[in-house]
Amino acid sequence: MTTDTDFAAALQHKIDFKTKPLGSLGRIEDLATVMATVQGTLSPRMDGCELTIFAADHGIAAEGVSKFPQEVTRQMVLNYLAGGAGANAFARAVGARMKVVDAGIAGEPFGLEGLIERRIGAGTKSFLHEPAMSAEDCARALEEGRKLGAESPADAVAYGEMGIANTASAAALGHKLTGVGLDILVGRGTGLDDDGLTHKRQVLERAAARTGDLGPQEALAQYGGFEIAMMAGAMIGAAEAKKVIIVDGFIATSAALAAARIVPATRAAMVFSHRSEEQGHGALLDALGAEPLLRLGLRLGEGTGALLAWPLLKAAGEMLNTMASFDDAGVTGPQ
Ligand SMILES: O=C(O)c1ccc[n+]([C@@H]2O[C@H](COP(=O)([O-])O)[C@@H](O)[C@H]2O)c1
Ligand SMILES: Cc1cc2nc[nH]c2cc1C
Repeated sequence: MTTDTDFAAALQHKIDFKTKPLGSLGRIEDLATVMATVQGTLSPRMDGCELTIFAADHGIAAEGVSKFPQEVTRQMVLNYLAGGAGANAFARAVGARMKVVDAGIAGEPFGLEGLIERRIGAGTKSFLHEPAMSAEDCARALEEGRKLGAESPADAVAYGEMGIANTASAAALGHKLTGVGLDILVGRGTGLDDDGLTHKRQVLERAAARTGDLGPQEALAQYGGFEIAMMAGAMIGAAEAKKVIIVDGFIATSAALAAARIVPATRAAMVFSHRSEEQGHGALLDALGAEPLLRLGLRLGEGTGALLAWPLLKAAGEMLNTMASFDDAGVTGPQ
């Protein structure tokens, strides 16, 4: 294959001459195109999917912006390790492996076997008053994530997150990265009522006014979380290692946006699993030019939506690798 154009033409030819009317596998054809292009082969492997959940706490939780208390982050990590969370159930259902990373949960380290400890700190600072993390800690989180993304043995990597108040962080980060208004980006998260939503918007308006225009990594340090920064780094590392990245919901998409702004080539390795019920998700997807595969009313996070998209990728791989062409099968082509 001499040029990218030759490769794209050969790939399109392979897809078009499968035993089907032209274009009749719709978005599955798009997925096949992404995976072949990411791996640089007309016969990409799509054997294994690995979910990594990044967990961390957020200083902004102290401002009453979530329906749940901060200790739930720590408790849910124990739930993941025990196999009892939604992500565990879905990972079993679709045959994905699962890893959990402590990127910076409040309190002491767990010291538990089976948990990957990459703690940048014991939770971020409240970005209402000061940067969530220092520039150095942001760079460390990105680098730790990059290594994790690059070393995964899977063909497709799904990333999930757990962090009480991280929809506030994702909204503020998304606002600084895109300029979209907080009235659009701030949503109910884990289930705030109308008063809670109004309060969350007010807190975030004040927090956003603390800074002016920011570069992507500055915005990540000012308003991000350790799990968001580490996930952004993992996406950068996974793309460099030619893996397909399955992007989950609102918070994961804020990380994807940061990753694509920091290293633009990362965007081409991403597929977008679903459109979350969280209000601002559509605007972040639009900023990435992304059309998600599913719309199921999900708003859990943990990578649950990404896991549900994995069978679609696997099907796209089988289509490209094992479905017969008109020639193979002796089927008459279009008139
Ligand atoms: O993925 C999403 O679109 C999503 C939407 C709303 C909430 N969440 C999850 O809920 C938590 C954040 O909600 P909150 O209200 O505490 O900011 C965090 O652990 C996320 O995984 C996730
Ligand atoms: C129980 C619970 C589970 C979660 N999983 C991801 N975010 C979550 C938030 C809560 C509150």
